[in-house]
Amino acid sequence: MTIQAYGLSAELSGHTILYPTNLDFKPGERVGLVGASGSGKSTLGHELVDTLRARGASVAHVPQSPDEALDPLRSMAFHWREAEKALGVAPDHARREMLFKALQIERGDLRKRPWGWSRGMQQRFVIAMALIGTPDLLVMDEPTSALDPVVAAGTMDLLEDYLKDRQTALLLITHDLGLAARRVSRLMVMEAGRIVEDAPTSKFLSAPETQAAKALCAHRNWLELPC
Ligand SMILES: Nc1ncnc2c1ncn2[C@@H]1O[C@H](COP(=O)(O)OP(=O)(O)OP(=O)(O)O)[C@@H](O)[C@H]1O
Repeated sequence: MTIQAYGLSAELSGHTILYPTNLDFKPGERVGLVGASGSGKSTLGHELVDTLRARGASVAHVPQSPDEALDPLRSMAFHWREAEKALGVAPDHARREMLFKALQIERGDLRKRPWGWSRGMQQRFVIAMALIGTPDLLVMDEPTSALDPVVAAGTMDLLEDYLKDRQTALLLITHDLGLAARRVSRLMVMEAGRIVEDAPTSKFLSAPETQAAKALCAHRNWLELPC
């Protein structure tokens, strides 16, 4: 079933930072949200997650840094248990093993606190936690920007493989057009609190229409990066 959200908007200190916006995602669709820093991408992501969750939809969010999701004082096992509790699902060893295998984190020591894991492995763990409830939509906000390009590319490859035959839609929020272009089939660009272009990736790259999209596409060298 298509996921739809209407009239998403946000104000900050009396200023509109997100103008009323409608979004839709087909099951399994991979969508990128790109735009300059401060254009409102994260705000839109948060509004989307909050609105859909308030309606009881199954939506998971992966933040930019694992620090935002992991408490340095708690073990990795604690985080996993809490995620299961929050989702209201019973502990399931087989499900955990399956997700750890998919994201290649099966050798991680769950008794350790986050700082006992590398940043790359922490972020893969956060992504695995987000997938526990098999969400209808996964919103990832700059999910690999804290990682080096090789680890970032590996993480996105593993996620892509995992999602391949699943119905979970993906919204990938990034300022990196190169990253988005390799991972999604549809691209939206934001400018000053509005989505100003929404097109299939190939069309977006070959014939951008708006100034914001043209400016992003002008940096073709971004497409050479590995992630
Ligand atoms: N806590 C805050 N205090 C002041 N201004 C804020 C705050 N959060 C967001 N803004 C402003 O709201 C607008 C949208 O911010 P938002 O973080 O959604 O943009 P973004 O496109 O995700 O940027 P980035 O790529 O840098 O994360 C910006 O003008 C930003 O300065």
